[in-house]
This record gives sequence, C-alpha cells and structure tokens, in this order.
Amino acid sequence: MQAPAVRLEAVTKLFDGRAVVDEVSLDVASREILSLVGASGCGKSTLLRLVSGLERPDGGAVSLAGEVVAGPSVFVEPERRGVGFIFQDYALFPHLTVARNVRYGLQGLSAREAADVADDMLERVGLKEFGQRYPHMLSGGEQQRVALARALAPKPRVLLLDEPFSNLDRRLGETVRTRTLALIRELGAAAILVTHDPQEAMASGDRVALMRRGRLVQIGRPEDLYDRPASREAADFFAAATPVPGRRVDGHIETRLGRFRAPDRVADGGEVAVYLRAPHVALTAPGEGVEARLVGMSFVGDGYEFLLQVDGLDEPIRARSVGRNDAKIGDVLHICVRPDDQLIFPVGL
Ligand SMILES: Nc1ncnc2c1ncn2[C@@H]1O[C@H](COP(=O)(O)OP(=O)(O)OP(=O)(O)O)[C@@H](O)[C@H]1O
Repeated sequence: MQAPAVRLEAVTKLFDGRAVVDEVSLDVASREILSLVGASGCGKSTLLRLVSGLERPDGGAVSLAGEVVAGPSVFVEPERRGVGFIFQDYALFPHLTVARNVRYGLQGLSAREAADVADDMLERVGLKEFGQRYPHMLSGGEQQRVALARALAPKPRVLLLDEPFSNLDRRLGETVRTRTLALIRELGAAAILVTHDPQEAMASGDRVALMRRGRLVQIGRPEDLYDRPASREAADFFAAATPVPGRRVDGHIETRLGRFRAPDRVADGGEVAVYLRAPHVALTAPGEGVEARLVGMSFVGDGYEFLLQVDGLDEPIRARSVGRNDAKIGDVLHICVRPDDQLIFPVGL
C-alpha cells in the first residue's frame, strides 16, 4: 500500500512551555486535499510549519511519503522536503519579475528547462502574458496565482496553503480557490489547506480536520463533520446553532419546542442541549407550532434569515425562509422543528 503523503504521529510543539500543537496524529493520503480548520490561535499555522520544516517538533514524528523528516533524531531541512508553501500574503519577491519568481524553486534545472516549466505554470494559472511584470503591477488575485505557480513549479509531493484566499474579496476568493484546487488535483499533489472559515474548509477538502487549542478534535469527510459533529463546539463551529435545553423523559427528549428522538447515550432524566440549526426550523401557519417573536431579520438574497425569540429560551432561534416576506420586527410568527436528525448533546460533558 502506498505510504501517506503526510503522516503526523503525536506531534507536539511547545512555545514558552505551552503546547501550541498537542500530540496531533493524522494522515494525508496521496492526492488528498485536507482542510485544517479551527479558531484563531488554535495552532493551524504552527502545524503547517511543522510539516514544512519551518518549525521543529518537541515531540512526535513527521513523515512525508513514508520518509521520516522530523523525529527524535532526524530533521530534514525545509528545502529538501519536496513541499510547496503558499502564505496568506503570497510572499513574492518584489524585486524579481513574475517569471523569475516562478523559476525561483527550479535551481536544479537548466535555464532553458526552468524557463519552459515557468512558462507552462504561468499558462496553467492563466498568467501567460505576465512573466515580465513585477509583483506590484498585479492585483491581489493575480499575485495569488503567481504564488501558486511558484509553489507548484518544482512539482512538490505536498502543497501547504496557509489562508491563501483570505486577502481576496469573497467572490474572487471563491473563483481563485476553485481554480487552485483544480490545478492541485491536475498535478496530483497532496495538499493541506489552512483556513479559519468552516464553509471554505468544507467546500475545499476531501476531508476536514478540526483543531481546538492545539488538539485535533475531529477529522472526517465534510458531511461527517457537519452532520455528526463530535462535540457542541464542533456543531457550533460548522453552522451557527442555538442550544435548546431538554431532558430525556420516557425514551424521548422533551423541549420547549417539542419532542425529539433521544440518543442512546442519554439515560432517562438526563439533561441535554438540542443544537438547532436554521435549516431545521420552519415557519408554520398561525395555530401550528410554537409562537416566536421576530427579533432580527436579514435579507440573504433568495430569502431571509430570521432570529426568533421563544418564551422560556435564553437565546433566539435561527430560521430561514425562501422568497419575499413582509414580516416586521416584533411580529409574532410560528415555528416548528423537524423531529429527527437533531444534534443532541448531554449537558455537562
Ligand atoms: N514563534 C512563536 N513564539 C511564541 N508563540 C507562538 C509562536 N508562533 C505561534 N505562537 C502562538 O501559538 C499559538 C498558535 O498560533 P498559530 O499561528 O499556529 O495559530 P493559528 O490557528 O494559525 O491562528 P490564526 O488563524 O490566527 O493564524 C498562538 O497562541 C500563537 O500566539
């Protein structure tokens, strides 16, 4: 069986005695794109730097394609790891032309070969005509594509991307992201994409790894993390959710918003939080469901997102409607919640 492109085994990194990366173990398969996601400061960039060799681990081991590159008695320098890196600020050399930036990592090739590879990469990222320009003569999106061409030109086994789209506006970022991922797949590299944005993580990765305070808390397909988050924090991270208190009574969960199917791991009498997400909440006709006062309303193009306060609950519930709606803040609407598929977590765990 082929060795994983990247393997981390109990990798730990300390700064000032604090574990910023705390015994993280994971594999990235060959040609796999893994999104690494988590709140600011949870250790994502440090983990990427450990893979690239910009940081040395204090414990554990890093292997690339089956070769240990960092471990108790091994340390392979970054430039010998066959790893490409794209930073948030692109880190292009301002005094070099675009073509020379892309040729930077191709020192082993003849001038002719390097020029051919650079031309090919610039064509692939749609910047064929830009070789003689300098980075300051390019837009942010174009600079990002030069950084991509530069990182991919040496044909790295693994590409590491640290928030590469966050300096671009949303629409451009999405376009550049789609192209970038397509090119990575075309060239057959494995990739780790760091982002703090759950939507980007889920849209980009074959799998998603969620970090929290230096630890890996969950890894799986985007659908797994979204549908079956392992914790309340994970549930809330991937889609804003409102906790609704409940209790298991006679085999089901009773809440202010109705009954839900009880998870096996909760005993009768056990307290739970039902994590409600907007798509699970529907507006209903007066007389049905539960009364809820409209306390917030934002237009989202194809419809609205509502914030609805239900008597007896601490936090307002989110709901969505499609189409136009003339409801006003203060109106009393009616909601019901799908009885199945709810995210239910025991309280106190
Ligand atoms: N060289 C360093 N010396 C001391 N502390 C550091 C160093 N580099 C990072 N840290 C700390 O380690 C923690 C994790 O930082 P890291 O940059 O890996 O987080 P991150 O998840 O990438 O955050 P962000 O999304 O904000 O970039 C932070 O608390 C940071 O302050």
